[in-house]
Amino acid sequence: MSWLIGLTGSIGMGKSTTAKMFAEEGCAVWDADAAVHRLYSVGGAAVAPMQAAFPAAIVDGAVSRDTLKAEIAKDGSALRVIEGIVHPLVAEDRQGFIAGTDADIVVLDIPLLFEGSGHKMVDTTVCVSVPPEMQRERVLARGTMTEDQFEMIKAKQMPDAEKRALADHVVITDTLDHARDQVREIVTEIRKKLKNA
Ligand SMILES: CC(C)(COP(=O)(O)OP(=O)(O)OC[C@H]1O[C@@H](n2cnc3c(N)ncnc32)[C@H](O)[C@@H]1O)[C@@H](O)C(=O)NCCC(=O)NCCS
Ligand SMILES: Nc1ncnc2c1ncn2[C@@H]1O[C@H](COP(=O)(O)OP(=O)(O)OP(=O)(O)O)[C@@H](O)[C@H]1O
Repeated sequence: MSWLIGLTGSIGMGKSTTAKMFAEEGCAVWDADAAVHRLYSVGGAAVAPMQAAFPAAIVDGAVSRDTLKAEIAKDGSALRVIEGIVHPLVAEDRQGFIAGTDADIVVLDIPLLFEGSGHKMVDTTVCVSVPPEMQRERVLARGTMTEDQFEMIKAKQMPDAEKRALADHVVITDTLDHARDQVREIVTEIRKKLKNA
């Protein structure tokens, strides 16, 4: 059995970048957003149920994220319908990953760790964080979301301060070197525990 870390943080706070750092330390990493990408792609398990709920969202055999965003913009409750389809499939993908790895530490990158029940299934929770102005700058610099879309997603997520209060560790992602140091400390602490267990 691997030691499970749940890695979370609000939109654009640096989850993916920090997850890569855990991978560099030898942890196996599973990424919930990447699982959603697989589920939405041609042949993915979300395509058929999404077609039933939002026929216009299937383009060339895959789920179109732009169409989903337009559906959500039209009717906010669409996101709940999408989540109802996607979340059980994501959970299945995650269980398969955990069962198939023999890494000593598995990092589960889960944006909605504390909003859902994900935190109950992990041994350690880690939240990535930077001040809100830096978060906004980073998200808008990607150019994939309008300011309104960013605010809408942020409003659906638990506020950063609450996540930080719930997490066992907070990783400040202001610079790459600072974040890497904090990741190494967490990994060292867990490996020490595993050695003494
Ligand atoms: C809304 C969608 C179409 C936007 O797609 P897009 O490619 O523009 O953005 P991306 O997927 O990269 O998400 C951007 C940020 O929003 C967060 N986010 C995505 N869905 C949600 C949600 N349901 N609630 C809160 N935050 C969310 C992501 O974790 C990420 O931090 C897409 O995120 C989606 O289909 N979401 C539903 C599935 C879901 O709940 N995923 C969350 C992880 S399981
Ligand atoms: N430690 C860091 N130092 C400097 N820049 C960083 C750091 N971590 C992340 N960033 C930058 O912040 C932006 C967002 O990072 P990343 O994509 O890792 O966030 P995320 O939380 O996975 O995003 P999302 O929730 O939207 O999927 C990127 O431009 C990334 O390069």
